[in-house]
Amino acid sequence: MKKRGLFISFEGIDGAGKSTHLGALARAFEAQGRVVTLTREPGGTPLAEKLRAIILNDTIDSLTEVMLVFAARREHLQQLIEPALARGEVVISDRFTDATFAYQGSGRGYDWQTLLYLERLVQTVQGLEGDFVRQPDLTLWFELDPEIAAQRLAGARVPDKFESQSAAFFDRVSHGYAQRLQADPGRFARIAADNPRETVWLSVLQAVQQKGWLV
Ligand SMILES: Nc1ncnc2c1ncn2[C@@H]1O[C@H](COP(=O)(O)OP(=O)(O)OP(=O)(O)O)[C@@H](O)[C@H]1O
Ligand SMILES: Cc1cn([C@H]2C[C@H](O)[C@@H](COP(=O)(O)O)O2)c(=O)[nH]c1=O
Repeated sequence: MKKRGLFISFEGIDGAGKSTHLGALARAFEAQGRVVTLTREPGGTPLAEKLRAIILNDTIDSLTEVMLVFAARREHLQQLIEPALARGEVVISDRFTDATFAYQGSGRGYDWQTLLYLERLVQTVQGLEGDFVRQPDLTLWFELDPEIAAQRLAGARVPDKFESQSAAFFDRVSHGYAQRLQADPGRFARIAADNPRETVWLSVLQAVQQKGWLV
């Protein structure tokens, strides 16, 4: 029998340690017979990757940035995420829509109500029982003090437009994530990302096991 598709997103400020565990989670699902689509936002399709390059590198006004992020998301959902979920795959995405609320909403101060409107518009998809707003089944929020994240990133790579923002910006981004969690607590698992890598990995695994998706 075909398994139900699962959608898992990884969220947190830059340098929180998300990418370190994405591949391991994919392998854990594959070891239990699941097909995994590993993807990221902005990005995930050729067009969305082109938009990613602009979003991460060009200086653009805040409304333009919001529109590009949501355009990339619509393309990503329609071309990659929805078809993979329909095939019963596990979709693991390095960031999804919570990042827009955290970065563009709280970080940049863009109007939250407009983001809610665009979220509904862009993420409305057709299901067997009618239209609904697609959200991840589980969001792993890697919580880390911005100062520690900055130390981890220092020297690791050339910072992009977002990675070179101040600690105050990332404090606001963290508050944005906290606000999203408060609005939909059942979807989130908090991951204490200040722990050593092995401990963080066990927290990731435990959050997924608690859902009954891995044994
Ligand atoms: N638990 C940890 N303790 C110490 N260092 C870590 C830990 N987890 C990851 N790192 C290191 O911190 C840096 C950032 O990690 P990673 O790239 O996984 O973060 P990220 O959340 O994916 O960042 P970004 O969102 O900017 O892509 C890397 O150099 C990584 O090796
Ligand atoms: C989805 C999304 C992402 N961003 C920002 C957050 C990060 O700084 C970059 C992506 O880089 P990463 O190394 O892949 O984490 O983009 C954003 O501002 N808004 C969004 O919706």
